[in-house]
Amino acid sequence: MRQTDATLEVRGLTRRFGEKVAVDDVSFTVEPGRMTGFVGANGAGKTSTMRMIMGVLQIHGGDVIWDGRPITPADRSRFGYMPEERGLYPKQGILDQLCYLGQLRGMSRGDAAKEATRLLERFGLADRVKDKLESLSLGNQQRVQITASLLHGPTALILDEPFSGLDPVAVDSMVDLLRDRLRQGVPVLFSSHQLDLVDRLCDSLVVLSDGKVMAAGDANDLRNAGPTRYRIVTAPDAGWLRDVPGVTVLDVDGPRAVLELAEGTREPLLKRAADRGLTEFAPIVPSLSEIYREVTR
Ligand SMILES: Nc1ncnc2c1ncn2[C@@H]1O[C@H](COP(=O)(O)OP(=O)(O)OP(=O)(O)O)[C@@H](O)[C@H]1O
Repeated sequence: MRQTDATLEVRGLTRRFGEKVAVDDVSFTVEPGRMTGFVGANGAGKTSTMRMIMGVLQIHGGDVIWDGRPITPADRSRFGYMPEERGLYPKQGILDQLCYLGQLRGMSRGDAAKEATRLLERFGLADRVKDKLESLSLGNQQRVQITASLLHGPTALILDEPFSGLDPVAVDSMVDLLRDRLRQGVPVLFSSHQLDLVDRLCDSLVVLSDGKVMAAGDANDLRNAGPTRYRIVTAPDAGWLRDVPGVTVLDVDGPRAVLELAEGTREPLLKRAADRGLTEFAPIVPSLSEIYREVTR
């Protein structure tokens, strides 16, 4: 059963630093139960956008809408936030500070301790609960940070670079924990520079460049939005395709080529290719990193 079914919407969000418009009329939606990847080059405006969603950076224009109405401090306090600057105390015991944070979020100390222990066990950190945060490796400190954002059963998750510095096993255990929340209907917005990971994980994507949204929406829709490209193999050489009307050859390498086709040229092309040693012809689904490169070019 879903606990929540609310949508997070950002409408025309704007933030300036002096003359610089760091976030420029940014709009997108984070749907319930969907992993939304937030990508963009250094300085594109991701952290500033997340900080405005969380109310820790003043908004200069636009709105944050939660469940169809302007977001309130009470709504935000039920969100889970993993800020860029992290924010746990290096010299304090892990369980102690997680309990303290849980209490700040309205949990009893007992419930916070139980939930923190359960989450830390899933990260393989059960035997470290009494240790100081600084005694853990950076990757394990990151696991504690994500535990802090999940502790109170958040209604939405805003995660700034949650996977940076994690090994593949740690990424998988973090994704498992996030999937638990997604199944409850929680919307998740996470920023990342690891485009292969974003490609694997996200249901929706928001691409930011220089403070502006360049593309946003369902990941599969974005993958299928551009012109269809085809991979073709005709031995020994695919160079003849350059002379076929309606065929745009984007790349050719010996028998292999990548093509775009004008309407109505597919069937005649395949007939001609059959006489020229055709062994493969298939549409190419672009990866999100290719889409990212295209839209930010
Ligand atoms: N407190 C600040 N004072 C002045 N400029 C700022 C401040 N915070 C951010 N900026 C500027 O706003 C722009 C957007 O920064 P932001 O940190 O939001 O980008 P980002 O996409 O999160 O980058 P990164 O991937 O490097 O974390 C940058 O040009 C940055 O220098």
